[in-house]
Amino acid sequence: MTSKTNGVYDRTPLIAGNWKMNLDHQQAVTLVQKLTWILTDADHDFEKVEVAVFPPFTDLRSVQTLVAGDRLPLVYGAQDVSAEDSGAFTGEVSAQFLSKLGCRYVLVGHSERRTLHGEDDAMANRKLTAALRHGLAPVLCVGEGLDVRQAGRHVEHTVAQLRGALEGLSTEQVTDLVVAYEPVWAIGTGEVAGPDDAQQMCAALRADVASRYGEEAAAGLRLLYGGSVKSSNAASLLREKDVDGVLVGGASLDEAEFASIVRFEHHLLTD
Ligand SMILES: O=C[C@H](O)COP(=O)(O)O
Repeated sequence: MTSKTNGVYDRTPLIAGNWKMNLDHQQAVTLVQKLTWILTDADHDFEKVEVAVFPPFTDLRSVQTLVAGDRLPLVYGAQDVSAEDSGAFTGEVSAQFLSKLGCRYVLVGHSERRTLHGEDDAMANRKLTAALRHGLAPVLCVGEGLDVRQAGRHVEHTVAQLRGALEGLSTEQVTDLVVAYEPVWAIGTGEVAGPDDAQQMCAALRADVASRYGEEAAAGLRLLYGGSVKSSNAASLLREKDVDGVLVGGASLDEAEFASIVRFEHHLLTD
């Protein structure tokens, strides 16, 4: 398989909104409707720049009904998935259920899952495998804490997380993967890694995939940056060669702000 292209970019940029534990199913419907109206009014080309939202589990059925019923051009995913397929796992949600709800993507190993629920790379690996087993596209999240960054070990740390999560995956499974680099110190803090930092890490992750799975897998890999992304800083991040998208938390809860991030090219033109 060759690297993805939509005729404009080597890899289709992905602008992803992780709502975290915000917005109930009614609010979800309102936000998705408004977001689509804004983008459609602005003639946004969803083939050229892909737009995905990650609502809470309880919103997914409503989002599915809306997106399918109105044939909306955006896609959606879940914020987490069980490593198991079915059985006595109270509170867990299986990849099969998410697949049936029309999810394209699922977040795996988000730093809040790692910090709040003790998830490690081995668990990320199991969840990634479960997602792939059921036809979901995992968005693997990696990134270092402030202590690691200050010690200057951020690249080796993040590359090690990537390797741990990809353990046992085939080259085919790695090709087309989405990996989000989210420095933990930049999440919800207003601190943003500079475009140079984002580029340095994304280039290192791509190089590691190239060395282990080949150039083709590395060329298809989409790398996102996440951590206090807003419309005012998205364009400078997305201008970087190895940054193929952004994973947006807080700013994705405001449809106008998120739409403005989706339309980052306008900022590139006017900067
Ligand atoms: O998943 C999104 C990231 O955790 C970033 O969140 P944030 O944009 O609120 O900093």
